[in-house]
Amino acid sequence: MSPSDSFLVFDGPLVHSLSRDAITAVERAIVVVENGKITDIRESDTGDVSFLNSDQYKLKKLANGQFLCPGFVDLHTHAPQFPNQGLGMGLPLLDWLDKYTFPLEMRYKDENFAKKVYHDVVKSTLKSGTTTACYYGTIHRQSTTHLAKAASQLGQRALVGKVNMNRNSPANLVESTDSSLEDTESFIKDVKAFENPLVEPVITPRFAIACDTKLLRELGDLAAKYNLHVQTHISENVDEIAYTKELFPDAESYAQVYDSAGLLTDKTILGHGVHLTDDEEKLIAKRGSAVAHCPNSNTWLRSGICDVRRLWRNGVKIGLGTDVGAGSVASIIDAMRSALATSTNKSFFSADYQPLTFHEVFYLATLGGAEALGKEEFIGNFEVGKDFDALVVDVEKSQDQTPSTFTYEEHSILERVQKLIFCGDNRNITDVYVRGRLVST
Ligand SMILES: O=c1[nH]c(=O)c2nc[nH]c2[nH]1
Ligand SMILES: [Zn+2]
Repeated sequence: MSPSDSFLVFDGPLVHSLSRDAITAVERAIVVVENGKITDIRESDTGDVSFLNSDQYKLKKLANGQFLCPGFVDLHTHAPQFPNQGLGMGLPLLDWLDKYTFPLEMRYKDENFAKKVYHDVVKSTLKSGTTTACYYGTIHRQSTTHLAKAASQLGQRALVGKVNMNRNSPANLVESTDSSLEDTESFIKDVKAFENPLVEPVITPRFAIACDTKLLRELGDLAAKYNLHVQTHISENVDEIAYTKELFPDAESYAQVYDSAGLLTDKTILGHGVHLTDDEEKLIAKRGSAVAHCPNSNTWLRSGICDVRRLWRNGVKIGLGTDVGAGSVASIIDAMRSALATSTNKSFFSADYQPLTFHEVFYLATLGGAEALGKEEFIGNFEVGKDFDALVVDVEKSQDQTPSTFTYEEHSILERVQKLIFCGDNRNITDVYVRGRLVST
């Protein structure tokens, strides 16, 4: 029998979060992966693998300077908007949607266009180290099924949502309530028919402005019926909040609009949450819902600075989102860096505000994202029994020289992590594994 891809043994340094406050680094570890799952991890000075009762494994010895890192979780991104990356930055949300986003999203009526873009999107997010992605599609059922198919075929762990919009949207991008619901249920069945446990449908009302009360309620029912995750936007921009209040005059708050519809559950991911009140954050925490912090997008659409520490104080689970195309970069490395930059900028204006640390943003990018999705039993760090969703990171000898590879002397593992976060990019990601399968090199 030849060594098998279903039995891998990694020998090298690793980093991961066991808690929010500190990255744990292991100088040299042996990680055993069988059928996609971690079955053993031990520290080792010598790389001795004689404890294995077989020689049918493939040994992956990391090169000098490389380290293993858990795969990144992108809690919020819009696959159809990738062709618009970098466009319209500086416009406020509602103008940006009208001018750039809605016209592009209309094009996804064309399945062939969708197929092409979505294949490239999944390739690109995998190359960026995103092993788990929460994707918004468009209102188009078949095209969004192509997105789920691309993730399934290319091996990404993905939550994929057909977007719902039944009002306050342009003529070519609006559905009737009935067709929105019928298409959503068909989409759920289409994705379930793949029988790929890594790819799930997710209920995706765009935001309260684009969905009326009846649609929101029925979507809440569908989420309950199929036990699905929910994703939507909340309190991103002050004009959006004012308009939402006008549309739902009886609701106590924006969060209450979703809560009354049964859409705030322990499987809900709320994008942004920049301007939430304490009461809303407490309600979100009580329901077990999570916030996707999207700092790049919040800067470029000038939405505001999300106070991550306040969300944590109020007990809300948080992870990171790239939010392409309001976010300009589809990389969670960039999201970590943006989270550090925005919280540092915030600290200039409030003396007692402690900026986030690189340890904390690394947690947000990995274990925090996993916890936000309720998937910490399976992913987020390297523990026996979890799936092997992992990156081989190289800040010493990546093929293209990046700022992070200007290393003319030895650096500790935690210094290498800092190089990755503060000046790295996808050129520093050598290999990407999802459940033990090599999905990008
Ligand atoms: O950043 C955002 N991107 C979007 O596409 C969107 N739709 C509603 N609210 C939104 N915010
Ligand atoms: Zn978004």
